[in-house]
Amino acid sequence: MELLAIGLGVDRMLYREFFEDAVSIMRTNLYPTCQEPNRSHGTGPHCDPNALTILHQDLVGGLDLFVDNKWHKVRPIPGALVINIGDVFANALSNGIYRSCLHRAVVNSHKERRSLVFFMCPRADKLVKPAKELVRTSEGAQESFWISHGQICLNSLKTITELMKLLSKTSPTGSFLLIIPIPNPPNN
Ligand SMILES: O=C(O)CCC(=O)C(=O)O
Ligand SMILES: [Fe+2]
Repeated sequence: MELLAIGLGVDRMLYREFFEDAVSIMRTNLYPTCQEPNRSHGTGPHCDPNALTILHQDLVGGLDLFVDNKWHKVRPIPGALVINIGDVFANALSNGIYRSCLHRAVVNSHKERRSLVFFMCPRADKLVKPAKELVRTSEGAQESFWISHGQICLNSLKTITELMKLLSKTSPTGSFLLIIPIPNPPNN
């Protein structure tokens, strides 16, 4: 957290203190082998909706990042962790200076794969806002917004519910891929 703060030129303790009472989630993912990997998703394309993700993958490989309009493999390196910026950090805390990265996990036909993921999230009632140094006020610049992390989750949930209703009516197969962006900040 201190490195992220240094990179943004804000007080180096800012995020460390902000996340001291974080409510984080640890998840294990198991991707079984699949006879038709090109027609399946392990984890479909998404940006993580939390603040920061720390991911450990085994040596099978399957994590892809979407950069410059192409999917790139994230080659597993023994003992290395993958750190992902999530939407809360990108869109709110860094005021759009950092970007969250579209990624997915693909399956293969010969080896099952495992990953262990730590999702760092602010406490639900915490006000999520950028440091004042990151708020540009000149004309046309991005304005900051204040929103509680709980509200972000509620907004996402409403979006999901609406989308599910819509898609279950329109998808002929009854299956669909869901990509959930964090709502845009209001203008004032
Ligand atoms: O298993 C992976 O490599 C990626 C998992 C992931 O993106 C997630 O759980 O959010
Ligand atoms: Fe993810």
